[in-house]
Amino acid sequence: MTIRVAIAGARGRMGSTAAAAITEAPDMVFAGALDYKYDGWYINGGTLIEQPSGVRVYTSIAELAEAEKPDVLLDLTDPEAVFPNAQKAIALGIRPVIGTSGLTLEEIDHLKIMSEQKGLSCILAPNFSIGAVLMMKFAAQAAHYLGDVEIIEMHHDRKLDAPSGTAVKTADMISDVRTPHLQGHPDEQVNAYGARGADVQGMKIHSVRLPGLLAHQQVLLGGEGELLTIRHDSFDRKSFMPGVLLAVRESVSHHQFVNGLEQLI
Ligand SMILES: NC(=O)C1=CN([C@@H]2O[C@H](COP(=O)(O)OP(=O)(O)OC[C@H]3O[C@@H](n4cnc5c(N)ncnc54)[C@H](OP(=O)(O)O)[C@@H]3O)[C@@H](O)[C@H]2O)C=CC1
Ligand SMILES: O=C(O)C1=N[C@H](C(=O)O)C[C@H](O)C1
Repeated sequence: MTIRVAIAGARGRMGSTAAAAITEAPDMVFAGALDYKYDGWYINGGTLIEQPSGVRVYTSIAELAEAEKPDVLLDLTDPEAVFPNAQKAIALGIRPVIGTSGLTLEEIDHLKIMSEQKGLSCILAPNFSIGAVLMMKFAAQAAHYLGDVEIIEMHHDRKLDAPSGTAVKTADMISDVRTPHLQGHPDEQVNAYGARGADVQGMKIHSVRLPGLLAHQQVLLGGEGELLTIRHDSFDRKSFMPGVLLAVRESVSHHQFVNGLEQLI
């Protein structure tokens, strides 16, 4: 079976890398681009053009669905666009594969209900890199023994959302295995706003944004007289592509909501 993949965000850094990977995959076709502008334009070899050659751009997912019959919508957009895109995709019978970060817990729950009512897969992958998924799994495994955890995530300075989807997912996976408890000094005094990072599931997440970075994370697990550091680095967006192709392939054989690539590897 050839899987027809539409991409929302195909002009972007991640979307254009994914478009190239899908175009090269023998069992997939890049079937259409969903955008909020450039309706009726085309994407050809990564370039946006007006001439009818390559993959057509649509601003309406209903029109895209009608004309291109995609099996999957790969979403690599932004925190504002991803939820409405996924809702509309499920309603139209198109399986969302979501890489975009920034969905709220309520939005995730809503998509889970929609996907399960429709019996249509919806895959949410906060990080497509296999190495990053292993880093999250190892961190959760280690937190069973070393329950005091802080996370430092570091990204390029064009990133819109903080904390990263990966850091939030890591905290979620750790909170599933550790006994909730207060970390740090109970009378801690914060003298500069944000100095202690964001509190997610009782763990601090510190977000660094700098040019030169791409996507990096350290999970620090402290114990009496010791520190375990688990670190992952993505130096190139190609690191995400095996996971993108895996999620697209898995999406057509699943019929439910999948939260995290770790469920699939
Ligand atoms: N799961 C994973 O492994 C990874 C996830 N990501 C996530 O992917 C997302 C995109 O990241 P990145 O590629 O760096 O960001 P970019 O800003 O480079 O790309 C996003 C693209 O989406 C476009 N866009 C915005 N709104 C819409 C919309 N409503 N419909 C269609 N397209 C839209 C933007 O257009 P314009 O610029 O004109 O606004 C832009 O071209 C982020 O949420 C990021 O966190 C990134 C890397 C890996
Ligand atoms: O914006 C990015 O670049 C990335 N976003 C994802 C996230 O928020 O975790 C995945 C990866 O870290 C790259």
